[in-house]
Amino acid sequence: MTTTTMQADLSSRVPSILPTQQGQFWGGQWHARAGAQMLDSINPSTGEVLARVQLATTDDVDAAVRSAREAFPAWAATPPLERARRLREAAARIRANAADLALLDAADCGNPVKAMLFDAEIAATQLEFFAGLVLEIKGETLPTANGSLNYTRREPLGVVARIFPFNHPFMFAAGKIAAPLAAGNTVVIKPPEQAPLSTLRLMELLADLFPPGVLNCVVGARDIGAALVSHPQVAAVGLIGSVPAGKAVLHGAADTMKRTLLELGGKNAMVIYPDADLERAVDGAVRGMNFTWCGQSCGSTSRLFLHESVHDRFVEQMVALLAQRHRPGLATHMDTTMGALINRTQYERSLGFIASAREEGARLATGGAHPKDAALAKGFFIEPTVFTGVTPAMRLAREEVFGPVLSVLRWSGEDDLYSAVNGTELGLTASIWTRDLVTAHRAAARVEAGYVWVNDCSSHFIGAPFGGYKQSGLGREESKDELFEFTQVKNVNVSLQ
Ligand SMILES: NC(=O)c1ccc[n+]([C@@H]2O[C@H](COP(=O)([O-])OP(=O)(O)OC[C@H]3O[C@@H](n4cnc5c(N)ncnc54)[C@H](O)[C@@H]3O)[C@@H](O)[C@H]2O)c1
Ligand SMILES: O=S(=O)(O)c1ccc(CO)cc1
Repeated sequence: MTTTTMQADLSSRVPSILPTQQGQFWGGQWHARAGAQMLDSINPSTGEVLARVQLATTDDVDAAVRSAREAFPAWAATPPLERARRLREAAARIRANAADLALLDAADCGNPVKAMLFDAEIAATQLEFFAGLVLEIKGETLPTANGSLNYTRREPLGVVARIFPFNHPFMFAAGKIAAPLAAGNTVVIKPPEQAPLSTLRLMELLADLFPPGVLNCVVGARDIGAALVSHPQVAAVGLIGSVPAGKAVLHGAADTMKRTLLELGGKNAMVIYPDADLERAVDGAVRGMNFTWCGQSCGSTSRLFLHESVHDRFVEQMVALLAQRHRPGLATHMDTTMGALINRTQYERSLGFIASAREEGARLATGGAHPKDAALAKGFFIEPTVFTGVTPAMRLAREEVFGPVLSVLRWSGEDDLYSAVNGTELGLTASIWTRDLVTAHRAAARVEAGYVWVNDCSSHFIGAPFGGYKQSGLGREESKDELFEFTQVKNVNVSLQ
């Protein structure tokens, strides 16, 4: 290794920034159990064990939920601006530790360290955004026939469980506590079993910030998630995850009639019209796939619909740009622009999609294999991959890969285009590229998706409601809607006679 690469690879720093506490966090304290079952957290870039953490039991879940329930009345009664002050302090602590948190996530989830700095910043911004909204948790007065005073109040729900996946572990851990806490709920979070470390570090950073029981954390896989979902004292569940997990949460929440907020998968379309600014659109097609995180993003525009008049030029330019911009590398290296998939299962799943696309007759335009670089041999790396000649019937066009595989489909007429675009049960995001305003608005109205970009892609806008149509989810996040998801409306009528 040359001196320059040694300096740019931060992996030697990782052991010094691992969380030091063991066990689960509830009631303002860590609870380690002798003989607890352990979870190996693997570094996806190397395949090596990064750390071992204790797995929660269902007794831990019960204890965490009970402590959250006990803390609820006092937190709900805490003045809103005081709740906001604490959320802002959480944001400040995150910013002060952003570089270490980004490195920890890079080592644990395989996304490049430089990009993960944005995740810490986004989480801090979300905490501040919801802190700024606490005085919006208000009601209205209504006219009545008899002149009584009729008004509504928005009240918190109680204990909220937040369960999230591995693609942005820290951003979700820190960002998703903001809305429920701002609204006066207490929270139990469950990090992804594949990458729990930055959440544990978050608990260490915030351990003394909230009164005991207000913020709690249990580590585990789907069984622990399911135990939270079915717990009678959990009032609401916010899941970010796959469609099957969303369905399981709906079933699990039914018995106790819990509020559910579901942010699920996507098989999102990008549509290129013949009049699009091709240079910008080519850049957009590469950005939209989120190759930085190996496509592991619910919002990735993984179905690219190219008008036949621009198809060949577009593919040629896109493949060239992709080669320039994204080459898999160690996630802990500062120069890396594309990391590793989270684990062997996801790696093999993506390779399975690549094999099935070839079998079904799609043409491999680039990528399709593990990179040859010997330094990457043991990691879960796959080259950025593009298939052309994909048709709507192929498995690659129908199912979410959650990997670095882009499908290119050719279109000529709008009616067939939108029956293909909308011919999936998912509907999270869509991206439309055209210079014509009328076309743009017509297309935006026609796509069945909850979050639509015109001449843009990938970006999220804090304050703008994010969420899915159809099986991509229920409810909206990143906006006032998310705050209100964790409130219930009470109507009060005061007789003035
Ligand atoms: N819409 C969004 O905002 C968004 C964002 C990121 C990822 N995702 C989706 O997440 C998926 C990728 O992550 P994954 O494969 O790890 O998802 P997953 O659904 O398997 O797991 C996500 C989380 O849910 C938990 N979980 C799984 N089954 C559960 C159950 N039955 N009850 C309770 N908890 C359960 C897991 O332990 C994990 O913490 C993709 O489908 C992706 O599109 C959606
Ligand atoms: O899961 S992702 O679609 O990648 C994603 C990216 C950014 C944000 C910002 O709020 C949320 C989800």
